[in-house]
Amino acid sequence: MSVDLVHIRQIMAESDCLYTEAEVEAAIDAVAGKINAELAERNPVVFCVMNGGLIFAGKLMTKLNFPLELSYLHASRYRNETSGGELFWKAKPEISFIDRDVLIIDDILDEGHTLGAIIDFCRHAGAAAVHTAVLIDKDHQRKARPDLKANYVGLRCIDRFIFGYGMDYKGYWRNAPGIFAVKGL
Ligand SMILES: O=P(O)(O)OC[C@H]1O[C@H](OP(=O)(O)OP(=O)(O)O)[C@H](O)[C@@H]1O
Ligand code: HPA
Repeated sequence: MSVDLVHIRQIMAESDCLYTEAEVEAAIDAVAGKINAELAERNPVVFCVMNGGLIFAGKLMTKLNFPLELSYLHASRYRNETSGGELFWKAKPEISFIDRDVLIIDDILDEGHTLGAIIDFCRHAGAAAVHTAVLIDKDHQRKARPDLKANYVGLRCIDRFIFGYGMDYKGYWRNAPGIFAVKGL
């Protein structure tokens, strides 16, 4: 599939900034403070959910001041689209976390299918406790499990398709320095 870079640039130019870089950084600081207060003695194994969780996880890591192990997993259901489909595991966790505390780090809790499936997987695979951190939680009534909340939430946003800080629009703009909403979506 060829990518129309003019369109991709236009998406950025016409977007609405929901959170500036400074606001996102402050939110990441606040999440780090809470995790430091609550998980420092838990010897957690931390999993970054690729690809979207990459920037949040990376920014968060150096702010955590206790010993931890870091790994990744890759589950995807949007596949560069703006609405989600079936969850597809591209890489399951390789590091053992049996009887361990697990901390899952992702960019966004949208409908929650992804986080729900990852939590189920970790529990079935023997984690002692599963903690979750998301940079942003989208506010709408379409949550797959309305009772599923992330333990640590940086920001909340309205029901629009957003990008930046790890979140993509058609595979692009994960690098955008802020959180932006696509015009019309
Ligand atoms: O709450 P949900 O509606 O399940 O959506 C959230 C998930 O969607 C995105 O991943 P995506 O499937 O786009 O994969 P990616 O991280 O590789 O972009 C995002 O990174 C979350 O993992
Ligand atoms: O709003 C979104 N933006 C980018 N990726 C996403 N994955 C789920 N929701 C979103």
